[in-house]
Amino acid sequence: MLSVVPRPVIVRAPSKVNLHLGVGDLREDGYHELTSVFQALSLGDDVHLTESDALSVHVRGVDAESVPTDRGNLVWQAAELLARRAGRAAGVAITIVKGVPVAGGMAGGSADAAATLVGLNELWRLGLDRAELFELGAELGSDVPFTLHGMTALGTGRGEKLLPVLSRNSFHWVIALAKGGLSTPAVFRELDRLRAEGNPPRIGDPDELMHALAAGDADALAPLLGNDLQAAALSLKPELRRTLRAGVTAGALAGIVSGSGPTCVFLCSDEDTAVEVAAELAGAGVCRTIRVAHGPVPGARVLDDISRGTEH
Ligand SMILES: C[C@@](CO)(OP(=O)(O)O)[C@H](O)COP(=O)(O)OP(=O)(O)OC[C@H]1O[C@@H](n2ccc(N)nc2=O)[C@H](O)[C@@H]1O
Ligand SMILES: Nc1ncnc2c1ncn2[C@@H]1O[C@H](COP(=O)(O)OP(=O)(O)O)[C@@H](O)[C@H]1O
Repeated sequence: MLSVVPRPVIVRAPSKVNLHLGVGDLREDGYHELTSVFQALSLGDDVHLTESDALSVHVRGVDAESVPTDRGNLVWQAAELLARRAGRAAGVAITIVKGVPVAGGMAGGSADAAATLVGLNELWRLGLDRAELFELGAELGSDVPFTLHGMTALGTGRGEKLLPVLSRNSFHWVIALAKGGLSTPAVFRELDRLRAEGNPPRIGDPDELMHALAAGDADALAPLLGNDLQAAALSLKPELRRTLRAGVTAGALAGIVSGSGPTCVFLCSDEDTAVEVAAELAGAGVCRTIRVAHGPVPGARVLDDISRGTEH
């Protein structure tokens, strides 16, 4: 008799960069009030979900060895949360193929959790709508709703309340992965410490930046990129200053630390320039690895047969 191998549902999950990250004061619940303009990037993870008797997690790809394969993994928590909600057992074998650097400020773990919610909603035929998935996502982490949403969006609250932002054209990015990661809570704590000591300048509101996005104008966007967490990331990893300088010297329009870092991202005027900047940065020895990506791209989405064959 022929045994049928169950076919996985495969979900593509994007990474993110915060084009604008304004950090307000520490709230009583331990979170900071944020104003974030997120953009989803083509550098992503793939999450494979297959029916199984038990819950299991395997990880391969970039930085796989530093990703937990137990309850510490956000995909495990996402599967348990969804199973509880659906009143069923959390039987699923999950394989994550990492493309997003781990602890790099690019929301890789959040993207995997978003992919798991989307994929299990399909695999288990739960029929939850987008709003229900967003609500579950926000329970898992501040960045999970955006990695479900994708494209370009304004996030407020702790980053989980989202409004779409109009963005014309594709923007081209060079991504410089740093050696080692930075812990998100540690970077927020460092910012609180810097603010208690003095008054590091705060970025203003993102109105002008949103105009540049609507116009699809990379030259106008470049000087408006801003991140209140950058000072804290640089304080914890001063060598990132060299990386930021090297990208601009190589021909990028601007460079910025992505979210809580330590990944640095560089906006370039077009795809060819991005490839040139990437090559030059690779030779400068200021980072671990370089990637080229574009954005905006959609949020976590199931790959159909055609895209399974053509995307990578
Ligand atoms: C900073 C940002 C910017 O997009 O992303 P990363 O750069 O880490 O990817 C996010 O706010 C990270 O979101 P996420 O990684 O989901 O964080 P969470 O799990 O919700 O929170 C981890 C910890 O970060 C701190 N935190 C997070 C969000 C927020 N608005 N204020 C905070 O102070 C808190 O100490 C919290 O306990
Ligand atoms: N699926 C996952 N992928 C990566 N890291 C994960 C995952 N699940 C849990 N983690 C843990 O979350 C931490 C932060 O991961 P990540 O989401 O990659 O970074 P960031 O919060 O900087 O965007 C990692 O150090 C890791 O221990």
